[in-house]
Amino acid sequence: MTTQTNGDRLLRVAVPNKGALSQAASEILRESGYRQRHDAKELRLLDAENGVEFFYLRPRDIALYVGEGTLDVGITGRDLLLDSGAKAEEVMDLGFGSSRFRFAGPAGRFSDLAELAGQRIATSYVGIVEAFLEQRGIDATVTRLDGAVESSIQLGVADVIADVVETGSTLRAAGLETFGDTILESQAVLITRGAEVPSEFEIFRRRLEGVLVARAYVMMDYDIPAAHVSDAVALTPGIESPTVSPLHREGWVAVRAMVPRTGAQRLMDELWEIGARGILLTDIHACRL
Ligand SMILES: Nc1ncnc2c1ncn2[C@@H]1O[C@H](COP(=O)(O)OP(=O)(O)OP(=O)(O)O)[C@@H](O)[C@H]1O
Ligand SMILES: O=P(O)(O)OC[C@H]1O[C@H](OP(=O)(O)OP(=O)(O)O)[C@H](O)[C@@H]1O
Ligand SMILES: [Mg+2]
Repeated sequence: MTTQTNGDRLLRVAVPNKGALSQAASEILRESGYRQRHDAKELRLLDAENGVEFFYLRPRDIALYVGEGTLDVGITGRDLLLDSGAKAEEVMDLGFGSSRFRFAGPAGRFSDLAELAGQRIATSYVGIVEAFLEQRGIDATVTRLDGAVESSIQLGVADVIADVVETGSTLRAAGLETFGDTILESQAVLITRGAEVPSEFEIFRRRLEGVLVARAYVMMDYDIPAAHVSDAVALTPGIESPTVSPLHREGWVAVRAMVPRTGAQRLMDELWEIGARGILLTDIHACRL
């Protein structure tokens, strides 16, 4: 990735205006210190203080704007990016909007993807499905639908669907079940055009990364007899290295380290077992590593 300096130009960022990714996208931007719209009808918002202009667009269109170079950065789904065929590149996973892209049919009817041959497949993701069929050398008819794809089988326009599955409840309610391997694991991603990324992007990227790390880690503080500090530090190695400070109480030290949020309670139990006391967990709101 090369960077380009354009003086003090605004970074132009595309954000989903509605749908499954919209709220979480605005949330991560707000946590990163950017202004976000208060009215869902606003399609554009200038955050002059931070040098960013936000454009609220349909998630499906975002890769196209970024790929064309009209906008510098976008938040969209990996599945939508691949489906679009746009010349945009993933820069970072954003940790929300997770889904799987699966084929599904009437419960018990299909078991293998080879059975797709000759079937009528309905989907909103024609790009992904056609690429998949071509790669496997399967000949089938693909029909594009805008949404509520699950109804297409019962309504007689398709034999199989290919769609986003999150909890699976929409499929179950329609009497359908997935078959074959998962075609794609998707989540919200940050995208750019790859080449010619403006230099202003680096600060934007670092801010979002700081929020993701702050969400995934907590700060752990504890006191421990100096004799056990190496065992304790092996349990809480931190990201760079833990801070070990002397305590007024002789023979004891204080340790401070970032630890993954998941498993932090178990870690507290283990530290207690080896003699740590005064073990505290605190949230991190933002960071730069
Ligand atoms: N439960 C979910 N339903 C739909 N999309 C989801 C879900 N969970 C995550 N996603 C992701 O959200 C993106 C699709 O967004 P969205 O649902 O807004 O698009 P759409 O279905 O084309 O629009 P809309 O439903 O508003 O007509 C995809 O990247 C998809 O993987
Ligand atoms: O596995 P689940 O948790 O049930 O979620 C997946 C469903 O949600 C989405 O539909 P959406 O609500 O976006 O409606 P749409 O089909 O009209 O886009 C997607 O297209 C599936 O239908
Ligand atoms: Mg949808």
